[in-house]
Amino acid sequence: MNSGIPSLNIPAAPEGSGISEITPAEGLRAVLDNLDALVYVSDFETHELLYMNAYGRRIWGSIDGKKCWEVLQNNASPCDFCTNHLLIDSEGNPSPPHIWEFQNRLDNRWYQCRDQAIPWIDGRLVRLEIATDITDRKEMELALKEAHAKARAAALEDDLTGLHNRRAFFELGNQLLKQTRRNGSPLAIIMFDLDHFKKINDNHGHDAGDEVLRHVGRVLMSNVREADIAARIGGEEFAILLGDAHAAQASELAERLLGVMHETPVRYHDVRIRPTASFGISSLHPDEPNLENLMARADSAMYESKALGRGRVRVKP
Ligand SMILES: Nc1nc2c(ncn2[C@@H]2O[C@H](COP(=O)(O)OP(=O)(O)OP(=O)(O)O)[C@@H](O)[C@H]2O)c(=O)[nH]1
Repeated sequence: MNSGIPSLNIPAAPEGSGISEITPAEGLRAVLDNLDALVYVSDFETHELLYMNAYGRRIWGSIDGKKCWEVLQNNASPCDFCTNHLLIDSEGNPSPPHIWEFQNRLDNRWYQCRDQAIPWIDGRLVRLEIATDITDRKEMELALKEAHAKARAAALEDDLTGLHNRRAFFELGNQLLKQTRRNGSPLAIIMFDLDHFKKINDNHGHDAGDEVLRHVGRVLMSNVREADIAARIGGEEFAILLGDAHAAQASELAERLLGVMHETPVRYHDVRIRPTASFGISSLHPDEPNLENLMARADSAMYESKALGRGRVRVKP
């Protein structure tokens, strides 16, 4: 079989080394066929495969008379990700090697490919690719990325309610604030604090209090829009940022939440607890310096609700 390796001008092995009968081409073939990497050469214009080492033939089969995209990808036409155009400069001369990572469609494994245009023995330009299997590293990278994403999500979630936690509220809230300023759209905030929550803990136990907090979390999740930012920002204190909404819409939502809390008591063993909350609403001013300033207005409205007898909504536009 024609290996495709040209008879290169490699000096013969020194006399007495015992390998003088091995031709340079055979030696070179032995080296290439024992590499733990794919090496192939294809015609730059026709894509015909001129050489592929044993590693490649073992995985992708025979190359005889076939094009690189037929053998390596089982394609019916040249690959849309072919890198040949990156391997030559504007005058058609070889550029420095192009190194990239790629997942092969036939064996689904990841390869780091080193592609280079080189002159072949007959003077024409050919594509030389050396591809090393990096699947294990890729899988490790992927697992690490997933673990980071999970850890980050856990760091931003309130364990008890599944809502955003205080840190996430500020991170996401500041992003929403920037976006709101860019778009010139309205932004409203609801802050609320459960009423006499200490009494719930004292009368029914801390676990009952936790169940009430979980219940409030569920009420929020099923009543706010996906784009709203609902968070538990303290022990029994919650906040909701509503993008593209005015104080009147926030106030409507707060009244609805108060109604749902009242109508759906929390069942804890054989007791039913009807939590109430005091709500404060505000909306973004054009010259609002930051999120904290907006929150301070809603917070003061919330304390007015407490002072006026709790279980109500106050607005400080
Ligand atoms: N069960 C439970 N209780 C909590 C949690 N975080 C804070 N608390 C309790 O919430 C209670 C809050 O009490 P206060 O600040 O006096 O407020 P309140 O009793 O709700 O009274 P007002 O806000 O004035 O209506 C305290 O007893 C805290 O221990 C929690 O995660 N779980």
